[in-house]
Amino acid sequence: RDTVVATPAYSYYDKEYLCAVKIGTPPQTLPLDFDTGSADLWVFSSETPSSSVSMGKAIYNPKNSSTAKLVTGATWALTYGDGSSSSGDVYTDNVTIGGLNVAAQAVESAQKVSSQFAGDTALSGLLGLAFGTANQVKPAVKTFFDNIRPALPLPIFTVNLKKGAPGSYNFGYIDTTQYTGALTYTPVTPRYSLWEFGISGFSIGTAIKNSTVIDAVADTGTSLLLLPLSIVKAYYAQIAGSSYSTNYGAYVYPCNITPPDFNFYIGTAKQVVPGRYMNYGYISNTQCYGGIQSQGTLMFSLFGDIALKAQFVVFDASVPRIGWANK
Ligand SMILES: O[C@H]1CN[C@@H](c2nc(-c3ccc(C(F)(F)F)cc3)no2)C1
Repeated sequence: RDTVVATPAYSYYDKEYLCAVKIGTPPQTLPLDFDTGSADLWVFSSETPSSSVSMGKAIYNPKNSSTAKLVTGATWALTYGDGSSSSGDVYTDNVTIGGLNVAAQAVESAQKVSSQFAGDTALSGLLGLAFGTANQVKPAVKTFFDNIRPALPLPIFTVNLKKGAPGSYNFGYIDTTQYTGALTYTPVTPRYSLWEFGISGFSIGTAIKNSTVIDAVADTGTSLLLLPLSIVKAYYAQIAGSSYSTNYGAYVYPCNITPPDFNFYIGTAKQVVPGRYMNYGYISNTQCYGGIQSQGTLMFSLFGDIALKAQFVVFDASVPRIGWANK
């Protein structure tokens, strides 16, 4: 059982949350973006073109690890929701998160990264926490969670992200001090190897609940809360002066207005995303980028950090199921 601190990067608007991961012998510490929406552990390394490695970025160098072993012939390639991508070869090595150690964890070394990753000066890679069937290594390898799961008291991890402050990922146990009220669980259908669940309805501000089942995915690697366009339009209709900016391809609103809460329902339990969490950054000194945006053509809604930072979430692989609580 263990806990690891999740620190928001680009802290004003919490673009991503990074956790320290120790790789190799002696340990090399890299800040990785834990992503429940993918299933690969990949890192910037000594094999990543130096032109893509921003100054001061921590990288993994297998040559400096006595326990590193090349997985002969294994390769990987990934493309993320925003079109960013990376690819490379694979080592096994010792990986420690908090106090949890996996001896021969597959560590995917980046030989190529797209411009978005090259431009991200904070992260040194990603650690996927989706179901192992989503792993993109050929031949497939196990995720950290799949490797550590048998050693955990419970086959779960919990996510307690915070607005503009460090939160935590806990493995194998539930820290009941991290939430208020009750945890409400709902089944997960890993149709796409993702933490996919149904919400029973939503409401905006103090309005009554709209009972409509929405298919959603809990994705710590997505910064925003992406919803069906009809709901997004209804939401911004409540904010005087908000508009869809064709320039940004996003809904923006006057920064001096606190938007309404967005509430979603797990069964009959009301989960609250406070309006004050909706500011995803200033795009001018008067206009702010909304935390709620359209899911576009995606076949599910994406409950990313804007929603997750308001909640305590249990990712339970035993059923599988997902549990939500306000905090
Ligand atoms: O694919 C889905 C799986 N979860 C979502 C996800 N997206 C990223 C990501 C992180 C950082 C960057 C970059 F550094 F800015 F390039 C890009 C994408 N991480 O998880 C989307």
